[in-house]
Amino acid sequence: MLERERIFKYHGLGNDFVVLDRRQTGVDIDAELSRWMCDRRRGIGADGVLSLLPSQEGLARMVVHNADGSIAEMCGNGLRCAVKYLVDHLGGRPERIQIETGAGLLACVPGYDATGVTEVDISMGPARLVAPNLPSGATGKPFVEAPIPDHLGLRGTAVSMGNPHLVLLDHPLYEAERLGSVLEHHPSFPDRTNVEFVRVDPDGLTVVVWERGCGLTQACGTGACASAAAAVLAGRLPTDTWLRVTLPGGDLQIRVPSDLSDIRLRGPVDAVFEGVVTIPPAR
Ligand SMILES: N[C@@H](CCC[C@H](N)C(=O)O)C(=O)O
Repeated sequence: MLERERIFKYHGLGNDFVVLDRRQTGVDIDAELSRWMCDRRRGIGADGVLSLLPSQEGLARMVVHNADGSIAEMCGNGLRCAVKYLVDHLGGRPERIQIETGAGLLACVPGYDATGVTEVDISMGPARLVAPNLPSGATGKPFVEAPIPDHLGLRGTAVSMGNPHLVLLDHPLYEAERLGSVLEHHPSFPDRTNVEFVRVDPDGLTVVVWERGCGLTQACGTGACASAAAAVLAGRLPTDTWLRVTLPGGDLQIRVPSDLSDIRLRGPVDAVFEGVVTIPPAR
């Protein structure tokens, strides 16, 4: 018997996801199935798959699968998609919901129009400079505007939003394609890393993100948070004010407190389609 499953497709600024509601069964997908679902020619096509599983504390637990089958601790655009899916299918208009993620239980405030959720404001938790998935995991010392080993003249700041990021301030955005994959696999990061190429503007940032496990994407929520945190840390942007972060897919709003304790991310979200897929037995 071939397996069939109802799937939902969402995006946040063109960063697109297949959403699977597995709260009844509690069974997650494997790496092979996430690769097939993300495949843009032979599968459904997406940057990642979001499995929604049962949670004791929140409305659901979100597991993020990258296009290469790896699992990410967190995904900012994905979390907005999960909120829209959950709230629009729940009925009612809750003011605030909580979702369990690899970066902890996160509070999300949906914004509505007549059709349902159109944007979400998320308390993303701390931007960490010392974390096991950063170079600081080995040294105990924050890696801030530090020279990147084996890349002469290149400096970066390593920030964990649950998932790892290497932020290159004032680095040409067009370099993302050439350098992204090399830096994703840099040996200083034990679990690979996302890489942000950032231009600091007078009123915000322009950012291109090379994402771990999927390459260049239209937008990355955790990447926007990590970039804003690095720019604030460098004294290049103010704290406690909404900052514009422009990505290829559009703008996010990010707010960074001076102690980096809880980064806020606000941005739009859209449903694309829903349907039933037949999962091929051998992929
Ligand atoms: N696009 C996401 C991040 C998805 C996970 C990332 N590729 C990783 O492996 O950490 C976002 O919006 O944050």
